[in-house]
Amino acid sequence: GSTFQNTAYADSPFRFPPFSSSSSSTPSGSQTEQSSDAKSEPDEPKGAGFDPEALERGAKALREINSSPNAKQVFDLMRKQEQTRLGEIAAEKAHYEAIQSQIDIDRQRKVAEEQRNLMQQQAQAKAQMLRYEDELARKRMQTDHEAQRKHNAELVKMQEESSIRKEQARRATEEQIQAQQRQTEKERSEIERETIRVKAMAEAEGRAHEAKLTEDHKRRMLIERVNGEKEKWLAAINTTFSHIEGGVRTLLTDRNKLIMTVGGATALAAGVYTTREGARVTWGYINRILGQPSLIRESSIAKFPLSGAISQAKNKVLKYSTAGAAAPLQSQKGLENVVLHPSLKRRIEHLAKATTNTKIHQAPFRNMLFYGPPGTGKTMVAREIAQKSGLDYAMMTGGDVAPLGAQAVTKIHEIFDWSKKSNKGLLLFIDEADAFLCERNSIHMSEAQRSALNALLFRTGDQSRDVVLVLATNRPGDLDSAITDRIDEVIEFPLPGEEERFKLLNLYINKYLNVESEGKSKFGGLLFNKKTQKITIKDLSEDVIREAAKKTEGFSGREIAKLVAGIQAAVYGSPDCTLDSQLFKEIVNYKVAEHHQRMKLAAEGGLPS
Ligand SMILES: Nc1ncnc2c1ncn2[C@@H]1O[C@H](COP(=O)(O)OP(=O)(O)OP(=O)(O)O)[C@@H](O)[C@H]1O
Repeated sequence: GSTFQNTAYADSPFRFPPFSSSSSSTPSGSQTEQSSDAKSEPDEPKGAGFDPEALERGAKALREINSSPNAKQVFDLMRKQEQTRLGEIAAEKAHYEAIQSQIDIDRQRKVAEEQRNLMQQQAQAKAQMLRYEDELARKRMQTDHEAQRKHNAELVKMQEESSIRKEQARRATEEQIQAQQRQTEKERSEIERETIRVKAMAEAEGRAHEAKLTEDHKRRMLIERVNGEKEKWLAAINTTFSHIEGGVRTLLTDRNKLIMTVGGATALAAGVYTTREGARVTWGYINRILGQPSLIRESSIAKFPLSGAISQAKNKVLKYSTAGAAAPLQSQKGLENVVLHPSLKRRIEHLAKATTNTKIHQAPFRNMLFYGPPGTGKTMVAREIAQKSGLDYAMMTGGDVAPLGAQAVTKIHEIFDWSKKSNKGLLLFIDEADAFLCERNSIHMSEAQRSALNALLFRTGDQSRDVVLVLATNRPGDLDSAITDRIDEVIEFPLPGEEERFKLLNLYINKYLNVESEGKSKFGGLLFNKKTQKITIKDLSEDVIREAAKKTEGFSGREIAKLVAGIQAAVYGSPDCTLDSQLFKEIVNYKVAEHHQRMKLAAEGGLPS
């Protein structure tokens, strides 16, 4: 309002100063007056109150106008000015309205802009939120995954630990079982040893008792016979003397009777002499029987003096009839009953030959040690060597010594004394040598056994020209070192190989089924055993026997001999006494299964192998 008034008054020729106190709003025409007024009244403070001079000048101007003839024109002009002024105001108002609407538009644009920004921000915030949530979910998943992985790893670890624990427990159990098995095995072998000892003791006692009984019986019989003879002779002498008495009387009177009496006395003397010689021979015979040491189980030394003499005479005849051959007849044969690996066989033949030559040249014999699994031919070979080299043969078992107790020493000396009776030389074979010749400081060895071993060591200390010592054992490591020191030849007898098993099968088929005695082909046709019972063999080809040899891996020579004996029994058990390849195979398979079962039981400690 004041701007409008100022503008209106500025443009108007009649300038009315406004009622305001501002000096700037004062019309320029009156400025000089004002300044002069101001100069004239310097003490009056500015705007301190209403200026009446302007009013007075306005009233003066109005009065001048009213009094002017152009008052009407002035008022028209003023009205026009006022109208113009109103138009300007309207235009200004429209301008202001336009500005206002522009401002509104700007504000709305700004609001819209802000809203858009807000929306953008919201969208950004939302997107960020989503990203954040996504990130969170991912992290959560990662954490879950990590936790799961850790859990799985722990599970795996626990499983591994558990399996290790289980494995350890299993090993511990296995070790426990093995220890138990070892313990059981030890106990079993101790029981076995004890059983063998007790059995051997019982057998030895039985034999000793039997021998004693026989000796007593024979002595009693002899005494009775001698008593009978004595009484008979006493009666005869009495009768004779009474007859002599009468006879002497008669003789003195009858010359013929005297001659007859002399003849009778001579006949009597001859009778007495014959009886005495007869008794001496009988005593020698009894002595010979009782003379064989009880430890000797088997011997080639003849029990009957006459048969010995006859065989000696026979040998002599044969010796001379073979044009001065130095060796006995047996030594000409090979080891045809024993099947061994060719190199082992050659070595044994060589040994037998060396023993023969040793004997011929009166050189000291060489002692031998045979070792290997049971049933591989150790005893057989010892017997064959004795036969081949023309020695006597005696066999004893180490297990028999322990039960003899204190008597063992005497019995060992008895054997070596008895061996001197053989004028051929003696091969003394000690089977199960480890049972009696084991390490002297072994805890299982009794004092008596130790003394017996010492006795044997004493008797074999020097190289002997009478006795070849052959020891056989399954456990060569158990022997006393002083014994092994006396051994010159150590020979191992392994289980037979496939080729040897084939030969063993053939040998025992020939032996037990008497195959070679008949027929053009080796295995075919009608055959007869020693009891002439008919055995028919069909289709038993070499291939079938070879197959059996292959299957019987791990069999000893004894097991193969028993296998063929089993076949023989089965053939006799069959209705037509026929052996065909099928029956042969069946029995072989059965025996092979039995062998494996036995091995398994032996490994578990149930049976001796
Ligand atoms: N190599 C072989 N050749 C032929 N037969 C054999 C052979 N080995 C074993 N046998 C058979 O086995 C049986 C037992 O053999 P032998 O008594 O010689 O064996 P070992 O080794 O002395 O056994 P152990 O140690 O049990 O006394 C013999 O009678 C024979 O029938």
